[in-house]
Amino acid sequence: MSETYETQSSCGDSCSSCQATCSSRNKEKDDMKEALNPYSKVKKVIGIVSGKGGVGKSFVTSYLSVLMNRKGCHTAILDADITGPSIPKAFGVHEKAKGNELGIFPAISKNGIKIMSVNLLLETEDTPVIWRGPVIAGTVKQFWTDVLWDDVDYMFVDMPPGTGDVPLTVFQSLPVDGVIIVTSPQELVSMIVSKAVNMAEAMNVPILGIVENYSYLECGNCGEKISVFGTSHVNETAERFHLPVLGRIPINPSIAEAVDKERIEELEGPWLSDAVSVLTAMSGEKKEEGGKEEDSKGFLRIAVPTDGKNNVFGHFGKASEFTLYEIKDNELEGKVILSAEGEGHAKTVEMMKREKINVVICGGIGMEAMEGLMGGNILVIPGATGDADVAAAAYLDGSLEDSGKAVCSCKGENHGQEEGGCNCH
Ligand SMILES: Nc1ncnc2c1ncn2[C@@H]1O[C@H](COP(=O)(O)OP(=O)(O)OP(=O)(O)O)[C@@H](O)[C@H]1O
Repeated sequence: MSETYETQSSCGDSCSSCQATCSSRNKEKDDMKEALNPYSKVKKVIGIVSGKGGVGKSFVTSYLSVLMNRKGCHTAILDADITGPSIPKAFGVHEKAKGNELGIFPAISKNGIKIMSVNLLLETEDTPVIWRGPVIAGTVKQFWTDVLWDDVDYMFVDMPPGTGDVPLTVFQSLPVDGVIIVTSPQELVSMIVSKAVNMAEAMNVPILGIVENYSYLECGNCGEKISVFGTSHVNETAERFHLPVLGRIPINPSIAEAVDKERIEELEGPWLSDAVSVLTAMSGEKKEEGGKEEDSKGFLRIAVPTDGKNNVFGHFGKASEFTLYEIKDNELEGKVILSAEGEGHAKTVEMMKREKINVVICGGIGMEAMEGLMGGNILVIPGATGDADVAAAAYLDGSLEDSGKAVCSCKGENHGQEEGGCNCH
């Protein structure tokens, strides 16, 4: 049985807004899961997968951990790519892992990212790993069960490429909360991405989205984007599988240089900001600062966009009214209707801040609105449907769940066209 711990940290509380299919809520499917080391706490496990090797999966794993670390989250990397471990070098980590009777200590990067990789256990870094599949799979399990990870908000797992025995074991043994599929333009025209998608679906693991690496090359002189591998098919592929595109990374010498010079923590690039937003939203960041924290008069203020008939309205940014619930000591003290102050999410976000709202319960919501609300310390629980009173009561008794499909990254106007979510998925 898996152990997914809930702890308070600067990065956020994880369960109020996570997906209904999250591993910690799927106990019955967790029979084959390994127990986490009892001295460790891991809130979210994110698998970075690819259909085949060499597409930049390790780079995406490392860089996402760097970006989430910059946001103040405790991040870790479990390098499950046992036969091709490349994570420690990107961070300039070379010392051997040490341990005591309680477990193995992970290496810690300059900025505090915890790393466990087979390279930290081998006699020399160039010792080849010539092990049979079950030994490799056993090593990955031990990275989960025996490593003293301490307190981790996001653990990124660099999965072995492909859909073979080892990735299968990883999916079965670790409580993976979501996967990000890394592809190259060439892969997108083949069956390789479908295989990765089908595997995640077969393992009942939510797919957070697709990252296309080596998307294009930017001319250093004129800025022209050259499609080295032909026209990108990432949008069509994402549409086909109803997944968001979480980033398109160009071929960029600064990436190769940062990795080669072991300075990935110094790399600056905007390529994965949508992935960061999705990860942040997934954990309900800043819940303990916003969320159930009451105002100075002891009131908790919950706003729900409604449709004039007390039902949750599907599109946060287009709602013309909000039902405001004032709660004290978990009891309803007042309920009023607020008229929205014009169209568009920016005005609505400002209104929520001004009204000192602690919690927004809504149907569909765009990524920018979500970020705006979170930036104002407002907890957002998207994916709600039906009667607004019932949704607010469910939030108070802890039974309100995020559908996991309602945060829209399409930046278009479509979110909320379908009940409880966005038709861009
Ligand atoms: N967008 C990019 N631009 C330039 N170099 C890149 C880019 N992405 C990755 N690289 C470099 O390409 C090499 C391979 O990347 P990486 O190790 O991340 O691939 P991988 O998919 O994890 O490979 P494997 O499956 O073999 O482990 C690395 O040296 C990395 O620094």
